[in-house]
Amino acid sequence: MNNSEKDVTLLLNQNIKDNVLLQSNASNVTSTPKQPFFIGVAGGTASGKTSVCNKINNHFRDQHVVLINQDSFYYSLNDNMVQKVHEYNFDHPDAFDTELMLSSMEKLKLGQAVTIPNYDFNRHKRAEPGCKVNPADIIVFEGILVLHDSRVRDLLNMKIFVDEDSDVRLARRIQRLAIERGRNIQNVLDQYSRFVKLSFEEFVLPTKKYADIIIPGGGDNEVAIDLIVQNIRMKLGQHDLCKIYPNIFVMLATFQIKGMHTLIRDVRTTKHDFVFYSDRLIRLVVEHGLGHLPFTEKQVKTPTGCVYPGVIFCSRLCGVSVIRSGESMENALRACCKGIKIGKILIHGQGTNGRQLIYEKLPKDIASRHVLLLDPVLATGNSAVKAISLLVKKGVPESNIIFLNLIAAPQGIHEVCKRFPMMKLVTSEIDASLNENSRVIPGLGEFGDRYFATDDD
Ligand SMILES: O=P(O)(O)OC[C@H]1O[C@H](OP(=O)(O)OP(=O)(O)O)[C@H](O)[C@@H]1O
Ligand SMILES: O=c1cc[nH]c(=O)[nH]1
Repeated sequence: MNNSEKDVTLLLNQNIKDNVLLQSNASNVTSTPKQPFFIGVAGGTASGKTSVCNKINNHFRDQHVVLINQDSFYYSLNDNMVQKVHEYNFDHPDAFDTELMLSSMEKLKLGQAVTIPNYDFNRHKRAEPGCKVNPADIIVFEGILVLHDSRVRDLLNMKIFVDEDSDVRLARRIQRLAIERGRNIQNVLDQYSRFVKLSFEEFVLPTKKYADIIIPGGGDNEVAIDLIVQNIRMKLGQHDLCKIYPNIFVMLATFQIKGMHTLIRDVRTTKHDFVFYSDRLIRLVVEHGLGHLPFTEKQVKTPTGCVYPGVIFCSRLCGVSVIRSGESMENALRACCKGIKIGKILIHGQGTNGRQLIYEKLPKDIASRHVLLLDPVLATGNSAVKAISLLVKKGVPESNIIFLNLIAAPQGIHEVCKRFPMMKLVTSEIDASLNENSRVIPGLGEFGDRYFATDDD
């Protein structure tokens, strides 16, 4: 195959360039990187693989997506081979440096950046420099033989085979190469019958059986694309702890949310900005948490005389803030729930076992209300356990408690979610761990001191 017909499709998503730059500037990142979701998209020549990848990419504008084309891993041809390029089978598995692709995938899985070859389709050789790729939320590997090697398959979270009638594929190939790119039509047909068709039957088609999803009709199959996108969204939203505890709800990490986290976690952020961006994030957490309240159906008549089939949420609510940091969440709750009663709990003490309940002021009828417990940081879980235990002691059914929180450490999640499996924990991010002083890492420091400007600086 004359490779000049192919586009270099590595890194189609503009977002990734930013990702590369941002991450290469970051140092001393202590959190365990989240594993990227790997998708393999295989199928014969001109089957519609690229349009499937682009459609998936378009649905995830709010996530880091990288598209990597298997063609980037073509071996360079030596000068002798270049002379006889028409004799070369670019559709054979041996044409690809699968070992390099595999090691790149393994590094990306471990959260490491890699350099992908920059294959020059005119010279049939790798060009320098290569292309740096950082781990992303979703990495799509596209290529005719992406499902061929079992080791590559084992690394893929989702395997897709794009299926298209062979006459349609040949017609598209002629259109693409001979009509659009001016190649000699006889050469296109010779190459097709000599290499492309045979390799498809011998190597590409047999990989269809490994696919989780077979898409007939390629990128035009909107139903299939929608189902794939829904499945990926569900998987992406799931931290490993969510698989253990069904009572954790982590907000989907859109760029907006990541941007707010970036600001409030940055040690250089001013007090004013810390409050501004914490407030924005808190408002989102509160809105998200309210979505977990029970509702009943309600039909209303609109000014056009039509009936709107809607819902109304349970109105017997109250908030309970854990003094002091939890008080930062009260305004957002008041803004969302007009006239809501808010109780307070003060828990004091340091470390793992010194937390004591000092003060409480709760609505008298709290036992008959749904309670939104407010505390932006869940670290060891000692404060939360004290607060939830008090609510339960006051007669609040555990299932009526929704704990709203900005960042949660795994240690606190285990402590709270194991002990109170019916309570719901809504958080915007799960952090990596705790340090020796029981501070969340990477964390955001002392939330209360930064929010209420009581730190030393
Ligand atoms: O999970 P834990 O290990 O119990 O830690 C979490 C607690 O720490 C923070 O409060 P802090 O004690 O810093 O007090 P403050 O809100 O008055 O600043 C936070 O608001 C929680 O209440
Ligand atoms: O890291 C932590 C832990 C507890 N409370 C905070 O405000 N930050």
